[in-house]
Amino acid sequence: MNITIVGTGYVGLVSGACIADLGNHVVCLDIDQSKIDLLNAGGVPIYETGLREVIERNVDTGRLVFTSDTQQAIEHADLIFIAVGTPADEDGSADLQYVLSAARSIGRWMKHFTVIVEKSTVPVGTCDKIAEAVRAELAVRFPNADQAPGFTIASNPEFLKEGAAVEDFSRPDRIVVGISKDENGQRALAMLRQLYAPFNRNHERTRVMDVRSAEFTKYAANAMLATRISFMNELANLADHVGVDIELVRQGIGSDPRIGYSFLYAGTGYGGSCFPKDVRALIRTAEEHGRELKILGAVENVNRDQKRVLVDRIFAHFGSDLRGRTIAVWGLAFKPNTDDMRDAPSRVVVAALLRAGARVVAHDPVAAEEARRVLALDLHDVPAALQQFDIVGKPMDALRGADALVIVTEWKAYRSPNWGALKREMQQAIIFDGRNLYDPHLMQSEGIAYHGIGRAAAEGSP
Ligand SMILES: NC(=O)C1=CN([C@@H]2O[C@H](COP(=O)(O)OP(=O)(O)OC[C@H]3O[C@@H](n4cnc5c(N)ncnc54)[C@H](O)[C@@H]3O)[C@@H](O)[C@H]2O)C=CC1
Ligand SMILES: O=C(O)[C@H]1O[C@H](OP(=O)(O)OP(=O)(O)OC[C@H]2O[C@@H](n3ccc(=O)[nH]c3=O)[C@H](O)[C@@H]2O)[C@H](O)[C@@H](O)[C@@H]1O
Repeated sequence: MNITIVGTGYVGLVSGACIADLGNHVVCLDIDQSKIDLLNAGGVPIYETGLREVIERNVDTGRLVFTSDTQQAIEHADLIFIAVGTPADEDGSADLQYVLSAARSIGRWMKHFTVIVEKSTVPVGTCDKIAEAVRAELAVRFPNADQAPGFTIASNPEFLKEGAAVEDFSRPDRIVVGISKDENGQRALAMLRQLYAPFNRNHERTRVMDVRSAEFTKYAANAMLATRISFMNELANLADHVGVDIELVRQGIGSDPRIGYSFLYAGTGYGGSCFPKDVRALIRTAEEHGRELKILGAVENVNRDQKRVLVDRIFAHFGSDLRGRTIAVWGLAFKPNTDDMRDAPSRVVVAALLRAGARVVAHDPVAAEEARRVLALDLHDVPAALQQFDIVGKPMDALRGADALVIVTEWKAYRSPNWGALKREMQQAIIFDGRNLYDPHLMQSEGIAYHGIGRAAAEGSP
């Protein structure tokens, strides 16, 4: 099949590379010329396990092409995926300017019947707006509407996780397809079934529905996962006051198949490019219809406060004036195996420590460069604080002379440090663990003061 992906970000690039890997001819289009130049020079703009290999083997066979030439990209395709960003607007709603601009480009250049597949996460009703935008462009080119090429819009939201994106895309739990009831909808469904058949032989994973329900399903999924996390974080904070170990509670409730183990880890709050913005966008959709989503409002508030929990504990321990203190931070990316810093809890933690006068020495296996960039923006009002911020190349180097270690992201490299070396490097052996990486009993026997999230019952003083 000839396929074009509009938007070559996390979703577009992974989808494009994986779809080419199935034997299709894929053009990845982006308006960001520097991204296209980098890809054409053999670079990969994001860190994602296994992605480079998939890109390389498909570029080599000529099945995967990167371009900023909109006309060429749109004319190439029978099936066009829209995978551009839908960031939060100032009021929290999804900003659709990139999606609608992509739609206009399609209308401007499409030559034959085209199935337009909306993959970006978009509010209910957006596919109708895409159709309007395409139609408006076609009307300019074809004053006689009968002569215009036909099209249909399908919704096919993406559920991949960063850090495991190639694996998730290639082994989806479900493929949600929203189509119109008419003949063109059936045509779109047939093409999408054919496209995904290599990892969905009998279509058993396909959930076919109307377009609006498909659009909504994506928000419902992210909102449910975010809710589980905030729920556990709220219980973890209570656990600390009532002598309960939240980790035991997680295991105790997760064993009920109706609850399950996934997404029950208490921590420093959820971040990333999607949960925060999608929860807000769903709240906004409700407001636009005169309704209030009370649960999601609470989910968001709990998460905002949770990003401060580590900072509050550090202040409770050292006081809120951290001048003269050195704090080591392990992990900056919003989760392991990615360099994505969008809405990362580390931004709240590092900025608060620097504002309180601390020297912060951080480590992250891949997000260092991106972290420097975003923290410079976050701290633009206190440029002097940035001079107190260092990122080092090895986890142990961050500990030299530190008064405390703060763990924000659970990279594998942090799971079993050499405790003797850690104690030798640090001024004081204190760990504030925002991801509950370590066994509090082990910490006690190592003589390390340890503060996890919701683990007070297991902690005790060394
Ligand atoms: N990042 C993730 O893990 C997931 C993201 N999503 C959703 O997928 C969508 C895309 O997200 P990301 O890939 O993270 O975004 P991103 O920001 O990494 O990439 C978007 C790309 O689209 C390009 N673009 C913008 N307007 C364009 C246009 N008119 N023509 C061509 N290219 C254009 C941008 O230059 C950028 O490279 C969002 O709606 C997001 O909510 C869904 C599932 C997972
Ligand atoms: O729409 C999206 O973009 C994607 O959003 C999430 O994927 P992602 O943001 O890449 O990462 P997650 O693994 O879901 O983690 C999100 C945040 O929740 C936190 N988290 C996750 C799980 C948990 O138990 N506790 C917890 O605090 C993580 O640390 C991270 O900050 C969803 O998991 C994907 O299914 C979805 O496609």
